[in-house]
Amino acid sequence: MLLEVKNLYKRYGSKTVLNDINFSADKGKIIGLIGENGAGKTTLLKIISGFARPTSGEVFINGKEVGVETRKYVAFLPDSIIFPKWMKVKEALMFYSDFFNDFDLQKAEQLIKFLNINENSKIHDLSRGAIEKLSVTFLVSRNTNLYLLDEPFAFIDPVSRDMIIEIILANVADDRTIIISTNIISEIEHIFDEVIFIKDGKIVLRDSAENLRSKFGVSINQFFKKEVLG
Ligand SMILES: Nc1ncnc2c1ncn2[C@@H]1O[C@H](COP(=O)(O)OP(=O)(O)OP(=O)(O)O)[C@@H](O)[C@H]1O
Repeated sequence: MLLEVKNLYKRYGSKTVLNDINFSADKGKIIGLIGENGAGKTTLLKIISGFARPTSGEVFINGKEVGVETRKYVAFLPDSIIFPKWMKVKEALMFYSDFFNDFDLQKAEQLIKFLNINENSKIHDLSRGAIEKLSVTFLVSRNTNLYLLDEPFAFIDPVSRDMIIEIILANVADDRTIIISTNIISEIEHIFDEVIFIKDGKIVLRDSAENLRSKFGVSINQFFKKEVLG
């Protein structure tokens, strides 16, 4: 099993943000992590990627407890801009290729050219959509096991959204696992193999996309709106 999350809790003071989360993920799956703002998606992805610590519980990636060592198995796209204000595209490329042994510089350069992004641009001067596409390019140019994307579509138009989905599907090998957190469901649900619905820090349902559609005869988006949000 690539990823195992066991009895995971995260509390901030008296507030329980993740409440007994349990799930595992196989290789080669695209998983939608679906929940409203504040449901706990970011916190869960940060813990899996090793950037936050749980209050209790365990996370294993490739059988190893999450920590500095497991970071090489995980590529994480946070929900905010990750590049410093002064950084140019070409400087980010150098940084990534120095920092990650698994970074495919040639692939990243080709994708950036394809996206018509100038390597001499300051990243913060680009449009929000271009920055998101660039961030996804950096993510998929890593050759690793688990790709975590936190709300990659939050600030962008539908055309950019489709392009981002294409970049992900075309560049992440089929035997890798992708978890995408989102509350924009309808335009992306067709790529999900499985979905995890999270509400108030709890998993309320986890199933294959196929099962959900055939059991309930509705789209994942409709199911979420009706059955989960109620
Ligand atoms: N450092 C922190 N201190 C206190 N509370 C926090 C902290 N980080 C997150 N929270 C709270 O934890 C809850 C879950 O937040 P989280 O960001 O994980 O949710 P989310 O599902 O990703 O939502 P969003 O889509 O808005 O990012 C929220 O109520 C948030 O206010």
